[in-house]
Amino acid sequence: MKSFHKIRPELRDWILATARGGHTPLEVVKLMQEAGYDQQQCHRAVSEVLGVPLAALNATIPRAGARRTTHPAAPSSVADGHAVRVSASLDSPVVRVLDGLLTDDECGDLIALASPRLARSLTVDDKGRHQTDERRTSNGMFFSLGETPLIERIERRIARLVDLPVEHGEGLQVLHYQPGQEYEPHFDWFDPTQPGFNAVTARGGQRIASIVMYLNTPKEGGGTGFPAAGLIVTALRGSAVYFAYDTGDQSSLHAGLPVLRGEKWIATKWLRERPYQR
Ligand SMILES: O=C(O)CCC(=O)C(=O)O
Ligand SMILES: [Fe+2]
Repeated sequence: MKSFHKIRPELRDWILATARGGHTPLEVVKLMQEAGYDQQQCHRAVSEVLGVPLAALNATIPRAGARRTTHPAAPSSVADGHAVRVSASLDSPVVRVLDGLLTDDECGDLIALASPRLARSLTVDDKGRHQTDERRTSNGMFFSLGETPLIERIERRIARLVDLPVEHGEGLQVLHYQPGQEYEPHFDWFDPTQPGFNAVTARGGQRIASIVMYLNTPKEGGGTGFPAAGLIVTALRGSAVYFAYDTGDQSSLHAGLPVLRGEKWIATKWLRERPYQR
């Protein structure tokens, strides 16, 4: 297809060189924007030069009504009458380590509720289908929103903490890792250039933030790693790691590091830009 807006040869060469240098199309767009190009110009040029569908790049623009979380502020935040300490903060990726998000009793009760319902964890493939995956060897289960008074209380606490309505949350997921099990580096946001993108974002839109809550303290290993920042958050019972990201934020890459001794239990809350629950 012929474009009405001619792309200067220098810009075309720069886009190609930057992409060949290992940058994703979304990163190329970001670099162009930082250099002063407007969003539409960037999308048009990157789409044409790299052959990425324009719709995939446009899907990264938050649509009307899309919300963002408020990052919990140090030193502490009172959410729904419960004090949470912010013991570490990072800007890129946006990370907050939250101490005392859950009580010991809440951790124990969540494990007890989830245990009888565990099954091998799934990932979402490029057609939007759920499947088992060697990269993710834990066992897990989902609660529905507000399924029990405990779940409801935790969801309300998180909603107040990040100032986002409960309805933006996916159902709470509990994962159990045994020694040797891990969750290899990945992004929680959905890749707009993948064919399954429309299916997974049809309800609630894109993911914007995650909260991984540690329900026990593994004897060794099992932290959450953020390789772009060289950061490992220790899995400590009752504490949590909150991280927020825009679509395409490469710094939000993270992993559930292998459990070396003992076991690891977490509860994950993924948050969407629009209401996910009807
Ligand atoms: O197990 C962890 O520490 C990380 C879990 C995670 O990345 C996720 O549930 O999306
Ligand atoms: Fe994750």
